[in-house]
Amino acid sequence: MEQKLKEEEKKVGVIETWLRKHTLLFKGATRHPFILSIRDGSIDITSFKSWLAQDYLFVRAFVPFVASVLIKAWKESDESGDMEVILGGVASLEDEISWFKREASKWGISLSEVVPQQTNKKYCGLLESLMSPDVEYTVAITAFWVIEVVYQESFAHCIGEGSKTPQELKETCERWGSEAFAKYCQSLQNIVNRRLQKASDEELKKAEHTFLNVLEYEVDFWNMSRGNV
Ligand SMILES: Cc1ncc(CN)c(N)n1
Repeated sequence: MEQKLKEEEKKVGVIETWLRKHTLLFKGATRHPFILSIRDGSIDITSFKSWLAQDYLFVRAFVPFVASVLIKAWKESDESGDMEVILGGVASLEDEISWFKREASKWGISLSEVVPQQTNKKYCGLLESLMSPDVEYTVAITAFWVIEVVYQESFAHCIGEGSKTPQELKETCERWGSEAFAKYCQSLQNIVNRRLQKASDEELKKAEHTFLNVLEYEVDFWNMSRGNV
């Protein structure tokens, strides 16, 4: 039976299997009330501003994490193309940080005065723990992919058919909901699926645990932005 399941996983890809197994949690992270309120236009702008300020701090912590994944790819990857995909991610983060600064000034937020909330600190702590050289490339790239795909799936929903997203939030949604960002997430997903296919049972277990951990932290991050810490 166990063997049969493994064969099935090989055909559809491990990620597809996880997404089927953990649909509820994945939906919780990508169809959170915060996102649904952007899509239906009922968003409380205080929540949006809180998210923006906290996410700026998160992204600053995300940069060294992505750099650590790049180092792991250089040391451990079986495919040289992985480095280019990750390097593209590092490069786009410079633009993302500039965007946060512009957007914050538009909303009258002084980023230098933003204090990280406990939930944000915990999530940044998870990123830091994943930067350890003891964490395998396969596990780290899995975390990287799921962190990106949650935003891609969430914000794409806000610009999808029938959305009533307020005009002033559309640029935010386009940043992560665009076709280009979806393609980049797909490249990451291809790397993850390839790595998981070759992974040991222990590595697979660790990667699945990290996948679930990230989803839980993403739900907490949305909750925090709505003031439900
Ligand atoms: C909390 C969070 N998760 C994901 C992303 C997308 N890089 C983000 N900016 N912030």
